Amino acid sequence: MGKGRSKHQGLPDPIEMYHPHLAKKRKVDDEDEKPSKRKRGDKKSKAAPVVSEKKNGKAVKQANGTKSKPAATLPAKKGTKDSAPKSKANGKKAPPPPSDSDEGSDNEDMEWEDEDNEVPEGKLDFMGPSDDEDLDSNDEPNLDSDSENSVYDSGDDEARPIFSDDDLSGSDAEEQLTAANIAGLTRKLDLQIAQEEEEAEAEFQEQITTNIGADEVKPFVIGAAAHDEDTTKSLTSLTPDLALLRTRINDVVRVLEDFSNLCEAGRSRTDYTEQIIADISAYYGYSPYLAEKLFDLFSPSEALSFFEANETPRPLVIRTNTLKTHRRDLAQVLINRGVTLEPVGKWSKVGLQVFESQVPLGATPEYLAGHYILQAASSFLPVMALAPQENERCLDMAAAPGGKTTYMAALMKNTGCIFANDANKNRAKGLIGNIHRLGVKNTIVCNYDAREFPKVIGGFDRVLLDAPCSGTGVIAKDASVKTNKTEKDFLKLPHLQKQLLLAAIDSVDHNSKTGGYIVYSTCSVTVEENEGVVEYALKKRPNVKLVDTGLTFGVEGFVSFRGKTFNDKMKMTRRYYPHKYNVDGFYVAKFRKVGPSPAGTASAVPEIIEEAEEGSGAMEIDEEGSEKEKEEGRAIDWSEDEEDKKMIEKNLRRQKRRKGIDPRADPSKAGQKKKKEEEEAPKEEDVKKPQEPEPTKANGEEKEKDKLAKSTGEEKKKDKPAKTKGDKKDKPTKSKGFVRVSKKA
Ligand SMILES: C[S@@+](CC[C@H](N)C(=O)[O-])C[C@H]1O[C@@H](n2cnc3c(N)ncnc32)[C@H](O)[C@@H]1O
Repeated sequence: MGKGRSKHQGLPDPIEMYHPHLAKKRKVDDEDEKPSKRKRGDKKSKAAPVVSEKKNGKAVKQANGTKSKPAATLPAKKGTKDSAPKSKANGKKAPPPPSDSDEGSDNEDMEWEDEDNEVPEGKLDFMGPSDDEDLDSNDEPNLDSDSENSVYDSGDDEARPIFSDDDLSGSDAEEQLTAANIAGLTRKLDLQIAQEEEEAEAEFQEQITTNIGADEVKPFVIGAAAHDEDTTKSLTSLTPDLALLRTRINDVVRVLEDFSNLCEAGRSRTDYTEQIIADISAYYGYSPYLAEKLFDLFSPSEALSFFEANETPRPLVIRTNTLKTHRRDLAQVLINRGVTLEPVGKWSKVGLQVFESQVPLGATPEYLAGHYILQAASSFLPVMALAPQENERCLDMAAAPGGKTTYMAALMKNTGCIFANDANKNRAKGLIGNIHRLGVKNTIVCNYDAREFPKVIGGFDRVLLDAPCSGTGVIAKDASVKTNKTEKDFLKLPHLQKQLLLAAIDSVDHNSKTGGYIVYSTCSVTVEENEGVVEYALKKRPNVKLVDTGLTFGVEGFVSFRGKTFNDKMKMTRRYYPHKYNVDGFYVAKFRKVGPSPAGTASAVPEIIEEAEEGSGAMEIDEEGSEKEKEEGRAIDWSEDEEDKKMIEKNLRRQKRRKGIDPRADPSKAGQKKKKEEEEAPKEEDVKKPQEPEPTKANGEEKEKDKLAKSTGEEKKKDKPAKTKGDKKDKPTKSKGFVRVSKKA
């Protein structure tokens, strides 16, 4: 992975299709504040290292102390190149998402400041997250390998405070951090923008020659007319002319946006729409089915911005683990290691956007010590909406690899109790890894199909359902979604999501004094996985209502879509798009449970936990799970099963020995003996006695009277009215169970 620089987290400009020459340079600095910053920069420059310029790959000193780097082009994203050839990425910058988050009053200074800096040489090696990392985060380094860009060290080694406080509350110290870290990037950005403008101009000239760019002229949509046979051929061949394809896409967008004035006689809107969907599919490498589905979500020009944004990676973001450190401290340490970063935006107190790094971010001592986790910015949002409180009892229904669970634990300051569940055992192992690394101590990991959860345990104050989904919001990260999601997926996934959401609702205690909330999220932008699922839940569970997510940015959810009308409150849900906020596509809905679930749904009783513990299947994965994962496009590697089986068997033998049972005894004989004993035993109606468990493998396991039971027991006593076994309505159908218990804080 190469050295490079990522775009600022924020809103990229929409694609300038017709007047690229008019593209405005993004204002990185707030002009009003520049003078004061310059002043600070001047002051610092006395002590700052001499700035270098790269020449022939070597760093040379510049007389004025400013930095200048040769321009370079941004490489295309690996993985999308082959399947989806594309035009130059729109490299324009845009302002970050709006601020004033409910998260706090941080007032990060996102300004850039002139400062002389050393230009360190060396390769950037962003290691992708390891097994136990948050897979929600960018798998690949989110950095362009832009050789023009230099990496800025914090420069002077003066031990000055960088972020003022936990939340970097807009103090001078924070500004100094920004200055120390990123001042030189201003100039780099300027250079980059200048280069982009040049390219835009060149593109514009090119477009003029291909009949685009004049608003007042009706576009001649190439390949449409009979006399245009050659062009038609070149567009429909196996290797279409991409430039022509792009031109036609632009032309058709223009027509569709002003149809009555620009349409050609005899061509209907449907003709144009079919044309553009086919072209988008060919140009960006989507299946026609998905191209249409995504195109339908937006206006034609916005759809094009969306498809274009999916061709560039989102910024690399890390979340400070406030259980172990403060953001300002983390930032300082990383800056000293050669990482160029800045606060992700005012909406988060814990996120840091990484622009460049000289070190592998997945292997720094701070990473290994759990001071941060690689986590996509949009992944913060559902947890912020959930807003778990200290001492609450929360459930993360689909938790692996734990980016959100660990954030929840941090917000809860390691108090209360989180049940972190995932149906996929291998992913649950990653979750355990993250929980350990980040020092989370209030969490119990379990391995159920979450649809069973209300029958396992209920009465939660808050439940997060970050549902398995098609991933149409993270195509930039996983281009395979472009082709591997079929119509069937968009029927099966919503079905699963609906079942999971009902289970989430049924797991919540509507009488919770502090909560009673459910957050539903997906990293998909399709309506059937989002509003469609929420609508279903509202209909099936009139005991919940949609409430404000508390998130300060995001597009409103659809209240109607292609003839279907949804609940009015759907506008309280939030949609996130890569082209709008430069974050992964995401959806967040928040419910409040106001009454009990229908009889037979919320049946969990605390005692059932113990039964689950007794079960043999703590780490058991069944075929059903496997199928489910395949449906989600997440193939499961079962290679470790044998190892696990051996471990489980070993444990069982040990437990039997402890109970005085010979583990080598033939179970079939034991079974026969037992049967005989039973036959000889007096009948139940004759003698009333407590029923003994069958001598099955499951019940043969010794009860693990570990801290889990204590932990949950304490919780029960404290927060929930004691329930008796008789309250139990259903038993878990599978004996999957808890895979790890961590100490209660
Ligand atoms: C989007 S991922 C969750 C990401 C996680 N919340 C995080 O932030 O790290 C969805 C997860 O749902 C799990 N899953 C799929 N079907 C499930 C089910 N029926 N019950 C519980 N978990 C399930 C998958 O194994 C996957 O880990």
